[in-house]
Amino acid sequence: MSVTAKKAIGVLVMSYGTPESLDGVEAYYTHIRRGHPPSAEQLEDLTSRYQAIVGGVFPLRENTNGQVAALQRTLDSLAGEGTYACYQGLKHASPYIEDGVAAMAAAGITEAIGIVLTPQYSAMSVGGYMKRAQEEADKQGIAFKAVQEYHLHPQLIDALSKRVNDGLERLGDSREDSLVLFSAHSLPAKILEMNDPYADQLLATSAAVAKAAGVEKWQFTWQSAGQTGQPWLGPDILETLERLSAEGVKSVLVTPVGFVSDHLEVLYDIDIEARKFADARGIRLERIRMLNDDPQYMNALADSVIGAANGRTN
Ligand SMILES: CC1=C(CCC(=O)O)c2cc3nc(cc4[nH]c(cc5[nH]c(cc1n2)c(C)c5CCC(=O)O)c(CCC(=O)O)c4C)C(CCC(=O)O)=C3C
Ligand SMILES: [Fe+2]
Repeated sequence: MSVTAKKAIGVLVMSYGTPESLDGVEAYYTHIRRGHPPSAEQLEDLTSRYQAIVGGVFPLRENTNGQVAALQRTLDSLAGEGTYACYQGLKHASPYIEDGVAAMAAAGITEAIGIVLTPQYSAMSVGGYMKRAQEEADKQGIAFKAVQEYHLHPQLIDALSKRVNDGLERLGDSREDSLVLFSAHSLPAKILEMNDPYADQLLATSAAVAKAAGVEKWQFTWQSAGQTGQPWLGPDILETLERLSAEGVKSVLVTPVGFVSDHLEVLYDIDIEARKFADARGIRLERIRMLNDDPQYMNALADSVIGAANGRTN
């Protein structure tokens, strides 16, 4: 190794994580529940949802792997090979966030940027990822900076608006008749008391995508709320579809703006559950194609990482 070789800046690419196999669902669910094992009924419910979408591989694992590899290639081409080195860190599965940071330290990395594979900031989502990454970076002596959000990055908005146009074409409606239903993962309603930017950022992404796609009729709804006994943000997508059906709406394009990958919340909660609910009410439901390793999305991530490395915080 040459003493003059430039040290790479580490990029910790963080995502929710998914089980390795159906046998791993219990351990995964227990981790999400902060060490409390789910009841037999809860485990059966989650396992059966995975069974409905998993054909051997868990789609989120494949897609996160693909996104990390594609981001590495994008950073190589924008900044030159060897400038950035991407590592994966998952919230609820191996390799965990701490494993990713430790792997960087083992490779001699002393400076790192963290970015999460979701565009909007919430203290309960991105904030939680970053706290764990920062703590491990402190332990490992790595100088760490976070990309907090990229919910209005022009490349993200453009990529999503192209998918909205695509989806509207599939629906075959006139632009005036189509209703675009933006959606995102609900959170416990207590975030409203914390002045959390999550809901505002989701609405800002939705409005920017609608504008870029020339869509006038759009609404925002929550989806995938948990069953915790506490109130979660609503209305839920099923309640929204019920109301739209009463209003005579015949077709909707569901556009998840807080998710960037095909996974359970998209392939089950929208494609199976919400679609069945819509079908029963005479509403035709389509969904945009998810971003996965879309080149424009990769550019939005790479540009945000390079910006943070150069001192920009979002
Ligand atoms: C904000 C947010 C995002 C988006 C931002 C981000 O991506 O980070 C997200 C994404 C995801 N959530 C996922 C899966 C699950 N989330 C659960 C539970 C929870 N989610 C929460 C929040 C979020 N979740 C919260 C507050 C809970 C309650 C427990 C807790 O306080 O943490 C449960 C438990 C059972 C259930 O409630 O269904 C599961 C199985 C998967 C992976 C799917 C796959 O494997 O394909 C993904 C991408
Ligand atoms: Fe979740």
